[in-house]
Amino acid sequence: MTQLIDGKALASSLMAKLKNSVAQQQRQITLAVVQVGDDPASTVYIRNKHKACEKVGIRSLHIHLEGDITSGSLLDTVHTLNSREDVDGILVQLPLPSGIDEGEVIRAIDPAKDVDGFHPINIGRMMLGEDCLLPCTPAGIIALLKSNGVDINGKECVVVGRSNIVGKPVAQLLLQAHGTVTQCHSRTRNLAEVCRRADILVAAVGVPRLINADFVKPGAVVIDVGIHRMADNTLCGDVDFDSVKDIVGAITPVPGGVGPMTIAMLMQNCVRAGHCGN
Ligand SMILES: Nc1nc(=O)c2c([nH]1)NC[C@@H]1CN(c3ccc(C(=O)N[C@@H](CCC(=O)O)C(=O)O)cc3)C=[N+]21
Repeated sequence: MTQLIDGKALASSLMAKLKNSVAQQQRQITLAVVQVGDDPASTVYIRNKHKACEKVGIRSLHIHLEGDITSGSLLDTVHTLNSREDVDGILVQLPLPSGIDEGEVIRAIDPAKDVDGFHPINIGRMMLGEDCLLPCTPAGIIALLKSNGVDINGKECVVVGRSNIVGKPVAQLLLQAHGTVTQCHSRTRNLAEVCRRADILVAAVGVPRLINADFVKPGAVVIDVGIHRMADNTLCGDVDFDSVKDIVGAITPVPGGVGPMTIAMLMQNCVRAGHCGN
């Protein structure tokens, strides 16, 4: 029987624990979410982040800027949030409108308040295996594997995708957990064949249902990071769930898999940034 890896359930239980630890603290923890423009997907994700803050007892600020703002005034906004003692975490929702240099904006965030774990300082610390704010989706994937009893040590791990926010860092965390890691991308030859080696397959490609029965080994653990809204308004992932479900040993659903864990890890990073008391 294929095991369904329930991200929603794990996220809820982690958030219940965080709620307790927040309740024991004297100081209010505050997350500032900066949105630029009106991308509808961003609006949905940001709403989910605010709801999560409410559940955990974190105060959330929504700083909504016009889509045609200059990068100078966005940087000013970030600098102001850096200097505010009542703000513990800063998240600038991506993607930013074209014309704004995302890297420059991320580098402007105080690394101690970088609850996305995207600042080069935090990425560098992660690479070195140091204690730091970890990127939320990769950290959520590792937490899902561990809590579902999936041992990473010595396993063949194949990551499809090499983005800075998921592919690269999740490969790094799997390596630190002693996996044998292969990173695939759009130039990889014989992608299906490489994927079939995987004991643990992480799909973070951004192509709806790319990963089908040809890409999985019987019994493999499949983590689907993709999230695509289809024409009929349903959500699907990078994995063709129905095609692989009777072959694999365990799989995350979309929705209800990696997405809720990303948000739970964001809450954990906020609590952590708050404790460190900038
Ligand atoms: N600075 C920044 N940080 C991010 O963490 C960030 C970002 N920018 N830009 C966009 C991506 C995407 N992302 C998601 C978070 C939660 C769900 C999520 O909760 N998904 C639900 C379904 C949500 C729905 O119904 O649409 C699920 O999979 O069950 C999805 C996607 C965070 N991102």
